[in-house]
Amino acid sequence: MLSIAKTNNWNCSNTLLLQIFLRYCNILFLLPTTTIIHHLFFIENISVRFANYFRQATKRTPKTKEGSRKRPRCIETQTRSWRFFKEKKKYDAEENVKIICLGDSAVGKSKLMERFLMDEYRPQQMSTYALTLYKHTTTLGNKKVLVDFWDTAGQERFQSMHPSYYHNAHACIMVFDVQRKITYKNLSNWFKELREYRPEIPCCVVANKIDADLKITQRSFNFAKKHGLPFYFVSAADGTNVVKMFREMINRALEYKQNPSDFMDEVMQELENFDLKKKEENSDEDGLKAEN
Ligand SMILES: Nc1nc2c(ncn2[C@@H]2O[C@H](COP(=O)(O)OP(=O)(O)OP(=O)(O)O)[C@@H](O)[C@H]2O)c(=O)[nH]1
Repeated sequence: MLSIAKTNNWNCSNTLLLQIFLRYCNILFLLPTTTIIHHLFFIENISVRFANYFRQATKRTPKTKEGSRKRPRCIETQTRSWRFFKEKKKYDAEENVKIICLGDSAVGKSKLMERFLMDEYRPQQMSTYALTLYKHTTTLGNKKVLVDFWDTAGQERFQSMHPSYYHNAHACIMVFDVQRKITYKNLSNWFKELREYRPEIPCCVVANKIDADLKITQRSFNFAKKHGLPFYFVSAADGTNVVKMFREMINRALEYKQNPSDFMDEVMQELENFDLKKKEENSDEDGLKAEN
């Protein structure tokens, strides 16, 4: 291995990559299918970055006219963090988090987002048939944060979501309708699926439509207590607790992103910081060149 490294760096990095990949595949055989899909996203993301990293490290740097060595440019692929980086720049944000919403159909997920983002509520509307992604910028402390709110594509009717919905989420809002008992019962299925893909991210339980029956707020719902989750009584119709709940979840999502407790998230965060540093260095250099 060492001799290969001396003679050919590129081959060495390829062999190393292959070894890591094969070890990873060995582990994959022991996991349930749902976790495997999640891991495949991880492999795709991480392999592209490793390849870019090694390519950049081993590439001979061409000389400029002045004779100095030009910094090699990394061949960028449309990975998630690159998109995050571009969006962060576009929205002039320092951080980017993803928050997903779970719950049965018609519990009011879209209406809650509508209320928070536009302070608006239109009672009659078609069910969500396409995936809706809302972009929202906010300031926490003195940091500008870009929040991606993901709303379902009506897929929840099948009592399950596509793995990509959970991918890289930093927090989850689980909603049920206080007028429909079954939506409360189904929370346990949603929670189980969430934990299969995102074992550690912050999550909360939201009891929506309390405007229809205010007495319901005197009842206790044990699901949240049982799993140690924050619980909110809300109403998208009159706005009760909506802003409070969303603000707290954005805070928790950001906290989680900065201090992830899941190993894979830690790696992703490291890689994102690495990408970010590199791009900042590059833009500094470009700035200096332009000044000269
Ligand atoms: N009374 C009352 N009705 C609400 C409230 N929030 C939502 N609704 C009604 O519940 C219905 C479903 O709301 P949506 O926001 O579309 O529910 P959803 O969970 O996004 O449903 P899908 O689009 O199928 O995923 C709509 O007719 C809303 O008007 C609320 O706070 N109070």
